[in-house]
Amino acid sequence: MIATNALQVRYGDTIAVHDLDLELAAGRIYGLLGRNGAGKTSLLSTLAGFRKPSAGTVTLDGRPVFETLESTSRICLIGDDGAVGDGTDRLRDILDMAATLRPGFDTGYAAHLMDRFALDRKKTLGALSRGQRSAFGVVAGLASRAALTMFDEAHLGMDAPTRQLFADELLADYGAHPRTFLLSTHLIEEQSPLFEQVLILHEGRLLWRGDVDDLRSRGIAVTGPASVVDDFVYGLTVLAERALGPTKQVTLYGDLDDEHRKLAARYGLELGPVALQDLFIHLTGGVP
Ligand SMILES: Nc1ncnc2c1ncn2[C@@H]1O[C@H](COP(=O)(O)OP(=O)(O)OP(=O)(O)O)[C@@H](O)[C@H]1O
Repeated sequence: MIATNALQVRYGDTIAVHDLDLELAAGRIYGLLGRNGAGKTSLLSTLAGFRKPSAGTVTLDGRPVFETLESTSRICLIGDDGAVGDGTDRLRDILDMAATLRPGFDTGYAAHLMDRFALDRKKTLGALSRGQRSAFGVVAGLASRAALTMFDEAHLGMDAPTRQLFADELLADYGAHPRTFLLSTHLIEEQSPLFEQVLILHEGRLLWRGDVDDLRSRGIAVTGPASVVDDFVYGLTVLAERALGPTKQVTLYGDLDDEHRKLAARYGLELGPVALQDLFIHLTGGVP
């Protein structure tokens, strides 16, 4: 439904997004990962029609997005500053405005979310804390019921219970009203259960795309006595190591051959899934 063709986003000499061909299907939840400066915000704002492509195209169901109200009214992007209005605007006025501008906006659902996130409709945007501003962004984004709803680090400043509430509300409403979500995040481990597919953007290019389980299956964690683990992983690609007293866990890249699996069983080593974060760090060039 949303598609880019040879999309380029450029700021002077800086190319933030390079020749990107991307298609996102309707009715799925996508996670957008990438290191600082990878081009996530540039991509999201161009998909939303906030920014004109420097080259290439962005289309929603075959129609251009930029300066096309028919498309942009079906797309909602909540930016990482959580700002969805002027600082002096009251939350209720911002929601009223959103309801008049967005055909699918659900006022009753917005009221429900305001209660769930304990937000006071009479307050101004400028009077909210950082986490409350993000929560209000989530209210506006979810209640928009836009065909394509994008959150750029929606959880910034939110405490853990509020992030959990965000995930719960998103999944519940997605179940009741299927649509496409694209969520950028740096909280890879915590947010990944939400994603049906993950996109990793690196230096403006799509580095990896696939199911979370596929990504996870690109590595394996080996746990056991430190000296045995060290011998076992010799010659293999080690992504990360963690020692817990005499026990060690090593994250390996790639799958193990039968011989290594038999050896692991013989030495009583435990084989398990890897932390996505370790894989992400490896795929995007390691720790600087
Ligand atoms: N307004 C701008 N003017 C000039 N360069 C910009 C501008 N906005 C972004 N860039 C550059 O474009 C590149 C991509 O930035 P972008 O904000 O899209 O990355 P990001 O993946 O969202 O990063 P982060 O995770 O840090 O938020 C960076 O090199 C950045 O310096």
